[in-house]
Amino acid sequence: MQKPKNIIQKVWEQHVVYQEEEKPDLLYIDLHLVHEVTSPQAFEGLRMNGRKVRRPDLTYATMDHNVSTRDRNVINDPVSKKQIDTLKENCQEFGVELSDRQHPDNGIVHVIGPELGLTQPGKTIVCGDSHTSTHGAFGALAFGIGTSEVEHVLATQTIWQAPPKTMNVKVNGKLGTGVTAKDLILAIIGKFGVQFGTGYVMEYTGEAIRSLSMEERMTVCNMSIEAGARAGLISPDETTFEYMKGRRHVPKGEAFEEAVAKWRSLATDEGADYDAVVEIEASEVEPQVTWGTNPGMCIPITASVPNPDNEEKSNKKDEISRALQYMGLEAGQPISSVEIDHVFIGSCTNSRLSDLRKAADVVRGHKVNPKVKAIVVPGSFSVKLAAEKEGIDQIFKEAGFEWREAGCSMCLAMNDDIVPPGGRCASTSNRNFEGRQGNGSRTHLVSPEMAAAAAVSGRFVDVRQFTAQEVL
Ligand SMILES: CC(C)[C@H](C(=O)O)[C@@H](O)C(=O)O
Ligand code: SF4
Repeated sequence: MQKPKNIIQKVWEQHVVYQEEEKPDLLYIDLHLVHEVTSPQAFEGLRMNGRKVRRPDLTYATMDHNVSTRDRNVINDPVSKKQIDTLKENCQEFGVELSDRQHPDNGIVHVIGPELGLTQPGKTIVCGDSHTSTHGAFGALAFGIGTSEVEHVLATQTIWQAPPKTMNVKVNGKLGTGVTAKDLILAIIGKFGVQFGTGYVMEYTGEAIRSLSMEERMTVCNMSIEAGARAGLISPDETTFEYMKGRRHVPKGEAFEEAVAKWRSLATDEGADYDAVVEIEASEVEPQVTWGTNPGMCIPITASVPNPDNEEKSNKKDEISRALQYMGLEAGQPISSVEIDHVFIGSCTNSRLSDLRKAADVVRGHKVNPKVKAIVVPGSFSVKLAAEKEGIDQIFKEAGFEWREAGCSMCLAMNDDIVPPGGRCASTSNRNFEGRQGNGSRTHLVSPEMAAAAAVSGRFVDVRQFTAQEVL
């Protein structure tokens, strides 16, 4: 009998086109996603060498980072405009399909890949973007690459990669009411640190993962990179196939059934080994809020921000002091006492229809606190349309949120949505680094539900009690 294998090993083996001892493997790439920020020099490299895009049919481009979410037709910043225009010219010249900013398929690259059915189990997927791991939710091996690698993939449809170590991130039991996929991944990174995944591709397994929807799985896989991992994925199952059925690029009819049989066989075999295993109990996870300047600096909403004096190691002390200083927080302060002035519901982590629905459920019938500027930015044009069809936009607008066009928006300060210096934002995105949402801005990462509750309250509140109060 064959030795049991995990999905990472299976997908890797199926894609190696050249291998030499002690050297990286040459891996075939099934889907190359492209956006305006990391592709200009790559196309320029092709042009200089007189090369073509090897497989335009396996390459798909969108613009997301620089687009304005106020008015899709206007871009004031000249650098942003240049990147957008350059992508359009490059796609035309090299024959790459592009959903430009007025196109109905447009949106954040990691939102539209799954939506269009481009993202499929067992595919190798790359993009010049660190959150490419999102696509791992489907059992794809999906990872971010640098601009020179983007050029290599454009030219050859392959990439040199050292075989990864594999890790099983096992989530036992069930998540409690009001506790989300975002809280789970923050708690995982909070528990094991922002580097525990370094050198690994992670597979998330266990009962809690199996019961997540596809959109929730994407939230989890999205943040694998924040744990240092090369990629994160989840073995495909009925939830995956159900989500995929009928999407534009997914095989239809009998071909779909055949594809499902193949996809099913990719799932990790019973008894397969990994190079490492970590475990966490889902029932112990509470709604999380980050207090510091990396995603691992997070605590439950019921807790207080750490005090550096309680640390023994001096580097840890310094790290906490510096983060508290940047964040303008007091050691030992309860996180629920922290007041905010901005709320951002969006980004490739939490801007899908189910995220907006859940946030709208919290907001319904309430008003945004008068000192808070709150925006909702759907991840794609089609998420926006679907939400509007359900009246979700109305719930947000009546509460005092701005309802925006799709794009990366306030996730990073690359467009006109910026948190001002000293501003404090409850954000559903994935990075809380210094200056991430604008120079001197302070970011607290939370789930969409927690962001919605913070918008109404003007400070962080436990969404579990917030909803309980509403029921009473
Ligand atoms: C601009 C882009 C290259 C970057 C990334 O790689 O992730 C961005 O998407 C981010 O989230 O920081
Ligand atoms: S939404 Fe944020 S994290 Fe996602 S691709 Fe855009 S900038 Fe990067």
